[in-house]
Amino acid sequence: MQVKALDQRNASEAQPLAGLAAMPMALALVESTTPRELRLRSRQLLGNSLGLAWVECLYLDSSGRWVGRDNSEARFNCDEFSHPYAHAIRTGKPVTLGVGEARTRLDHPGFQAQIASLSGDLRLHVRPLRLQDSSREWLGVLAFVTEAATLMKLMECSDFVAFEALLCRLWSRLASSQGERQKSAVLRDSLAKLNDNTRRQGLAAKLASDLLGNSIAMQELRQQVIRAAETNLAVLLQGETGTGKDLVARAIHRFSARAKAPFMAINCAAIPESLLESELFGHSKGAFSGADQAREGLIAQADGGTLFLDEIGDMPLALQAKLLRVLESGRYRPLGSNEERCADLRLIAATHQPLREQIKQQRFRADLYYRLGQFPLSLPSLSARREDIAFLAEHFVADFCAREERSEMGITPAALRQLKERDYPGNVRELKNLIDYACAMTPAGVDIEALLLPSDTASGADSATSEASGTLNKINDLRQAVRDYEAQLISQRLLYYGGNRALAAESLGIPKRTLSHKCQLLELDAK
Ligand SMILES: Nc1ncnc2c1ncn2[C@@H]1O[C@H](COP(=O)(O)OP(=O)(O)OP(=O)(O)O)[C@@H](O)[C@H]1O
Repeated sequence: MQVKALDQRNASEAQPLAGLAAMPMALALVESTTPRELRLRSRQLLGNSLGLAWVECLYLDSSGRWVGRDNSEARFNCDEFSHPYAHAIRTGKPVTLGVGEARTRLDHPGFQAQIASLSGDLRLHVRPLRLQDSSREWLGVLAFVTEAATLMKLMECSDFVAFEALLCRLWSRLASSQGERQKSAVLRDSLAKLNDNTRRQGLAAKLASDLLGNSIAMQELRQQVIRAAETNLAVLLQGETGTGKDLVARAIHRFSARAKAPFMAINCAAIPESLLESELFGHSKGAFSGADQAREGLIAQADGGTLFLDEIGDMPLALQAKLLRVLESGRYRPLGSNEERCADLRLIAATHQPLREQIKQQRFRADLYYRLGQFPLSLPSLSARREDIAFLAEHFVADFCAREERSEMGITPAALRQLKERDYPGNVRELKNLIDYACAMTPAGVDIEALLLPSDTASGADSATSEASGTLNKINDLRQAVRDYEAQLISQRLLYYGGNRALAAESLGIPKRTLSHKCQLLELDAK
């Protein structure tokens, strides 16, 4: 479809096979895989074969408010009639005018820049390109500049009409399949996200039977555990004693891809410094006196699985450097060995100490701290989630009964109130021990009484003093206050002596008979 070919139109009608010259162009268009590629090819084909002075194929954006150029930021607002594209799109008809006229009549700076270098004698022709099967929906515009004679011939050329029809048809199809593809990609994406979220929620629900608590803090912690389990990152667990760091470490392993491989744990504070290195790295035969056998360390034993280093803050500095090397290079050397070994493990470390403080005091390596904390997890103290106390207490009571094969027992409202109000420096561990003790002290078939719960002794002298002075300020009935104090003291002493009244009485310096009498008066032995 060259200009020359247009001149030879009549001749080609006499030779029908000459029309086949348009076939390579059609083929080139058909091979486009995106609307953008199709536009670029159309421009190139038209420009080359017709020798046009300038040609553009612009697209109408999905809002229908502007037309844009590929490979350019330029946008032409269709509500401004300062360029010919708006005229073509808004009227749905081709626009033809001289380049010189366009220079004076249309003042859109972007459009003026497009035609700036063209001769004023040439003709500008802009055609709206219609979406297939639609009367008033537009894909964009085809615009070109050529001589008036060429333009006239082109308008009468059936190959050009066929070219435009093919361009519109292919563009419509590609746009709709691209839209479909985009839609299905978005759908696939959101389905995957939905599946992921559902799967994670399912796992978090499973975890809730081990890592108990319905508070927001615990729900968030369970979500984070599942997220951590999905990765291979080193995890640093920070939390007060008894908050469940060990439980969390095991859960991360159990829910991870390494679940079938070993979970090895060591408490760095519980092993003498001299032994810790060989425990971790292993040793060869004769590595030190007494090493009559080569021994695998925990790093080797945890191969493919997880190594849990509890109380990492107590690890000696020299060993910290060696551990860092394992983490950075995946290699280590057992004590007394010349051979390096490969380590394939996920490391989980835990501490109740503020490691940043330790770093300041140069007792912990900053580089190791950052390497360990690829996935930091903070465990909430029990006092930060008091709403979980009743649920935990009831769970531990049921647990005790099942373990000890005792009939079911409950907790009286007064005891529950006491449990909710007291302090737990030992966190969940303290609550669990407290419940175990109270269960053991409560006769079968009876609910746990408030006075059977040991009082809040571990909260420290300072808080005890301030609490005591707070309580003293509230006293407005001396007799009742003395009665309460006496009842508390006796029940505590009874608890201490496992319910043995003789020992409790002796420790308080009163006869056993007097104690029994007081118990009756104070209703301590009602059950
Ligand atoms: N969220 C929880 N749900 C159920 N039990 C818990 C929870 N948190 C802690 N526990 C229980 O409390 C006790 C202490 O937990 P764990 O040993 O995991 O705490 P820790 O933070 O590792 O303590 P430490 O720092 O003293 O080693 C365990 O019996 C554990 O089962």
